[in-house]
Amino acid sequence: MEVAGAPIRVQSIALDADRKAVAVPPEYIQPPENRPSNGNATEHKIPMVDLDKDANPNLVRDEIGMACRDWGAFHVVNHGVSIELLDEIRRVGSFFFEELTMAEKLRYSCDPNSPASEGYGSRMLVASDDEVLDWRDYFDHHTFPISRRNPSRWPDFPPNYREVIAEYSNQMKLLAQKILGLISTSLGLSSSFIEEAMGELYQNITISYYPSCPQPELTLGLQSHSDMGFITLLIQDNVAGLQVSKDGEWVTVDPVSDAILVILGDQTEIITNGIYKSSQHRAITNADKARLSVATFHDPAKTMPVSPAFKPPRYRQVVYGDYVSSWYTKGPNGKRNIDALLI
Ligand SMILES: O=C(O)CCC(=O)C(=O)O
Ligand SMILES: [Fe+2]
Repeated sequence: MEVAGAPIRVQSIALDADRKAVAVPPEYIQPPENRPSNGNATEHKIPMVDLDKDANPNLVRDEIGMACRDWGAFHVVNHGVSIELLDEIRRVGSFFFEELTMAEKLRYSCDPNSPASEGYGSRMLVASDDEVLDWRDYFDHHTFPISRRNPSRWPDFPPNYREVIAEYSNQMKLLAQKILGLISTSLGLSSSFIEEAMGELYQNITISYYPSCPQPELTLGLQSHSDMGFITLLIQDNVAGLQVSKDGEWVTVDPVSDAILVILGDQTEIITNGIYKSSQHRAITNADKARLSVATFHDPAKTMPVSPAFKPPRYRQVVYGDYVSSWYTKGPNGKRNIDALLI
């Protein structure tokens, strides 16, 4: 959460007045056990699923099932979303962070007193002032249900910014529904099972911007966490930085410009009774280049109870809003919030 009255953005501390890198302030320095050098694996590659195996839909379903079981995160290609739209949201996103002045950007500041409020911020995953800060700025957009969508809260420069967000949001919703259907059938459930359990779909789009960092070995762009909802669809630019945890090691997700990364969230872990686990992931920084990613989250309504679809249940039922509140109060610390629901 933001600290009231102090809208500090990482971008404004990353470079001094002469645009030279400054030393990392102490509040961004990770303790040794959380630093990026810990536990990197290079030999693993995240699965890639081609969704266009229409002639053999069973094969797609089985590949998705395997990727969910083994990784909790996987790339999809031939997903039906045009590369032009993926490139355009990356372009308007970098335009906001790189071309607007800080004063212009701060006009869109999120509410410092409310977690995950819409707008421009820096501390979404930081629960208290005692915690190490993420080397990240972001812009969060509320996009579904349509009643939450208010483009006047989004930047209007470049001129097509709002249009691109709305179109991207619609396309991601369709893709999320398709993938949730495949995840359901991969477990022998009806294709609408997870979508029905989710009820009204809530979607947020977070564009993250990680300024280059003078001491990447001491910092994290985004601390280790799993996402709270059902699934996240993520694209990144050509600067690597996202890592997913696989068998206790960190695997860097190579950027693939036309692929979309599917990340299973905690509600999918609950509903599948842990057959599929949410993916623990983090972002690292680098000294030379800023990095941009676009994460689209798909969540249930805050009033929705979520419980396992299989017996005996290994997780306690939780009302999604209670889960979110406790998550924001304690902070993610890897997967501690979902682990706390284990029976
Ligand atoms: O920047 C990334 O690649 C990761 C973003 C992410 O994990 C999140 O916003 O939850
Ligand atoms: Fe995430």
